[in-house]
Amino acid sequence: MIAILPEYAPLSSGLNPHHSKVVHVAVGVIVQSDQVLICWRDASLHQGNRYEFPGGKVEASETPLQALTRELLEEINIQVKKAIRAQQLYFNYPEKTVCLHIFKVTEFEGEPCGQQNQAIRWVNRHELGQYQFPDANAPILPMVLLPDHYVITQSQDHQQTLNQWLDWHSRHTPQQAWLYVRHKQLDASLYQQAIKTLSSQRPDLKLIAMYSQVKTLKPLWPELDSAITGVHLSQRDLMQLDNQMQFNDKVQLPSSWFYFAACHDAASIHQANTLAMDAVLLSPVHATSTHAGQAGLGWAAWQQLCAQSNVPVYALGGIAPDDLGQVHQAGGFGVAGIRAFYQS
Ligand SMILES: Nc1nc2c([nH]c(=O)n2[C@@H]2O[C@H](COP(=O)(O)OP(=O)(O)OP(=O)(O)O)[C@@H](O)[C@H]2O)c(=O)[nH]1
Ligand SMILES: [Mg+2]
Repeated sequence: MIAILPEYAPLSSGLNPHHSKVVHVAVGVIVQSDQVLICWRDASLHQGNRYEFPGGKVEASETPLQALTRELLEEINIQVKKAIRAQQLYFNYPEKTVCLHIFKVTEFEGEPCGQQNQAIRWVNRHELGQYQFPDANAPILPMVLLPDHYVITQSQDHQQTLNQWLDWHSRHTPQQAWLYVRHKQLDASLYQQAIKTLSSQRPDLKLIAMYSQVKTLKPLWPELDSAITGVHLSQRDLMQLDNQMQFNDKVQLPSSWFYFAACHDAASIHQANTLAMDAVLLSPVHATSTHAGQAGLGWAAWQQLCAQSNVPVYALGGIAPDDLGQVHQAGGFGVAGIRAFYQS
C-alpha cells in the first residue's frame, strides 16, 4: 500500500532524525484479536478533532519504548506488557516535523480508560479507514493488517508437475496465510494460471505475487487486482527503482496492494524506507539449504540492520514460527519462511 505523500520525509531525504527540531513521539497501536483501540483527540490539540492512537512525546532521558509505557499509563491507565516495534514515520507538518515511533501493543494489564476525559473505542482493524486520523498516520492502517507469519512457496521439485506443486500448496498451507507465490521458472501465462488455480482452490489465502511477473501480467489480466493482495520485490527489483514517481508511473500498480521487498544489506533497507514499502524481509538470519553458500547474518548483525528500517521487518532464513518471540526481541515484526511454515 504505497501511501507516500510529499510530506513524508524518509531519512534519505536528508532529514536528520537526531535533529533537535524533529519531535519524537511514541505511539501505541493496541491490538486485541481484530480490535484496535483509538482515542479522540481534542480539537485544542495539534491535529485535533480526529482520532489518534494513544501516545506522546519522547522525553530526552527516555527511549521510545519507555515513553510509550509512561504515556499509555498516563493517558489510558494501562501497563504495557508487550510492545512490538513496527514503524517509524517521519512526517513534515507545516508547523513541525514529527517522527512517530509506532509500536503494536499486544499485551497489557488494566482496563483502558481515558484519563483526560477523552473518548476511547475499540474498532475493527479492517475498518480503521472509516475514521479520520492525523495526516502522518496513513501507513499505520496497512501495518495493522500485516500477519505475523509470511509463508513462501517451496521450490517445485524435479519429479513434480506444476499441478502437483499447486495441489501440495493447496493442501499444506495454513488457513488464512499470506503466501508468497515464488516460482522463477514459469513464464507469465503459466504464472497467471498458478495464481488463478491457487486463488480458486484456497480463497482464504492472501496471495503475494512476484513483482517481476506482475509487471508482465498486469496489462493482460485485469482481474489480477482482486486475485492478489500484494507483490514481492527482490532486492534487485527494489534497487532498480530510482524513486517513487518511477515506481508508480512505470508499472501503474494499484496502491491498495501491499508491497514487500527482500533486503540483505543497509543500502536496500534505505531504499525500502525511501520507497515506503509496507514491509521488508531481511535475510538470511541463518545459512539455509535453499541458498547454499550464503552465510547467515547472525542475530547481532540482523538486529543492527533491522534497526535501520522504518518499515516492519520480517526475519527470513532458517526461521521457524517459534522464533517469533526472538524476532520481536531483536526489533523485528514477523517471521517468514518456507519449510517450517506448512502443515504436515
Ligand atoms: N499521540 C499521537 N500523536 C500523534 C499521532 N499522529 C500524529 O501525527 N501525532 C502527533 O504527535 C505529536 C505529539 O503527540 P501528543 O499530542 O500526543 O503529545 P503528548 O501526549 O506528549 O502531549 P502534550 O505535549 O500535550 O503533553 C502531535 O504533534 C501529534 O499531532 C497519533 O496517532 N497519536
Ligand atoms: Mg498524547
